[in-house]
Amino acid sequence: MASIIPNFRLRRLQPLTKFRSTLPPLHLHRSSSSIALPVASSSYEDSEEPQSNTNTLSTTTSTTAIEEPHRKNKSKKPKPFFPKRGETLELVCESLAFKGKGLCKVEETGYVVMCDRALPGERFVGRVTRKKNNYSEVTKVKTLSPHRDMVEAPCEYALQCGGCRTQNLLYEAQVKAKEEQVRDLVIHVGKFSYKDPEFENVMKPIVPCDTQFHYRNKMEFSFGPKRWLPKEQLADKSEDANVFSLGLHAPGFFDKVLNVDKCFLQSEPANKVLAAVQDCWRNPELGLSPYDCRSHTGFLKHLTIRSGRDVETREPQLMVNFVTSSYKPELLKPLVDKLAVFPEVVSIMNNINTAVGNTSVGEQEYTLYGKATITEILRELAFEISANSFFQTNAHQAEILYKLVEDCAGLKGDGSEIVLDLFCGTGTIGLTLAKKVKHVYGYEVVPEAIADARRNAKLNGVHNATFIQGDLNKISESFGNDFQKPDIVISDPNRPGMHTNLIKYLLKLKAPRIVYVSCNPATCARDLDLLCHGSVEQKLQGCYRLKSIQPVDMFPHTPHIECVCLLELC
Ligand SMILES: C[S@@+](CC[C@H](N)C(=O)[O-])C[C@H]1O[C@@H](n2cnc3c(N)ncnc32)[C@H](O)[C@@H]1O
Repeated sequence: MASIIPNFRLRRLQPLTKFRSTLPPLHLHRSSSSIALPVASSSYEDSEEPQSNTNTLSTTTSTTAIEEPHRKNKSKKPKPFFPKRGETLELVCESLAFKGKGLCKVEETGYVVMCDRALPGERFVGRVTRKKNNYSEVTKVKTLSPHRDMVEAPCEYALQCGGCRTQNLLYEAQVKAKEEQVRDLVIHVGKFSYKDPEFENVMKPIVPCDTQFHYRNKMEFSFGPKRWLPKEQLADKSEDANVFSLGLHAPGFFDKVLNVDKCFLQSEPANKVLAAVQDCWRNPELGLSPYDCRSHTGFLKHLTIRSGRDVETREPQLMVNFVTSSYKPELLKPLVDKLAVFPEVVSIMNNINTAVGNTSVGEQEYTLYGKATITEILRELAFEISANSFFQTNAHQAEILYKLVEDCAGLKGDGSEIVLDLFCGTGTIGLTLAKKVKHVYGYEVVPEAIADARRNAKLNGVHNATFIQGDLNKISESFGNDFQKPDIVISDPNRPGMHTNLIKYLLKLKAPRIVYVSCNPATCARDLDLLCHGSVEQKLQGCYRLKSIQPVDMFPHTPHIECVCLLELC
């Protein structure tokens, strides 16, 4: 190893539980914590939906978990310490933080180091790759002693692909880490403190997912002109990188694709479709070329496989969507013919995306085989889903999520209440509540999702739901004039969370209850802070009380965390 490994920086290995017990319990007072911390990016590697939210976070979960012990010993100032790029450090990972990165500290200095794929309790050697103002990023060079909850990842790609970051961590430890992450964010970003005994029960335990593999009903694979290979394979030349690739992006690389023949997160029928495409698309006789996002040449951009179920038989259904840079159906015909023989494949779509970026939503859409939608059943309602509409990617766990939403909504059940379903997607949440309320109003930016929501209302005989297309980041003063004042607001934004204008509107609206469903606990905590505590700088007066926050694990092995929060008007 070129660099020295300074032993004095070795942090003593503490059992995770002991370390965590230094955190105070969660309470309702504002915390005064104002440590400058890494700022969360709102761009996520697998962000699925458009959003133009400009809100930013001042803090993230990344380092919050470790700041608390400092408060215990304020007199002991951390020594100044700034590692150089390329320097190697011996470290112990203390917890999992934002995006599932391991959060590590350098002993005695308190200096924060983030490392991808480091697991809590793992002792390892890391090399500094990036320096930020108050923390550095390292890559793991070598594990010295693994975390006691380390397990063998079943998937051969788990350690390389950008999807599963924690497949090699015992599932129980994964959910524990997620629960702690939410707790830390609520305290530090949400500024809920520990002095109000009322808040003892606010933080609910995480709901684990009982199906930890094959749970995803949508996977998007990318085509690329070259394969991304791990360093060892490049070095020993066991694989050729100059071969077309179809698979998942290597973590942090928009232009590098790890070739995969199957994915443990999608269903077995979906894996058969992937294997069939892999089997033939490189055949030179077909004349198919992968899109090169550097030179902007080539035809095949993405392959999306969506799974659903037939409403009558409950048998699996698949939609295959080829995203291409131009419309050349004759080129896709051999692939379509090959896939159409699978009994599960009921829809083959072609989205044409001429943009230079990496998005998979097309400007035009063509049906190459079968129907333009597939169906799925949620809470005994049928939903038609088109290629570009959002639908909960773990349908099994969505049942549990929606039940929690309904419980939080606390409907009277007498058909007197109005529900406002913000970020409604294909209308799933609102429609599952519609039979118990007077009217549901749903808002959503994607026109296809609104079309699906309207169709889904008809399909399920729901006549008291209105779905409106619009950008909730751009609401005007008149927003809300065309519907009755809601008794319950459901808000389920994508990862950037709610725009300040929408928060302003909600604070003015003063609906008795808000159920906030979030897939990003960092932006969720920020929005809860604004709704409950307000902001002097943003001239917002908070008027809600946080009654409960329930994390739900929708995505085992990935860093993603879903939360259902209940807010009541003070
Ligand atoms: C997390 S999904 C929730 C969808 C739905 N509630 C469900 O459970 O299926 C977020 C939804 O917000 C929509 N969305 C994103 N940005 C939006 C915006 N600025 N205005 C309105 N809707 C938006 C997305 O298209 C997506 O359908």
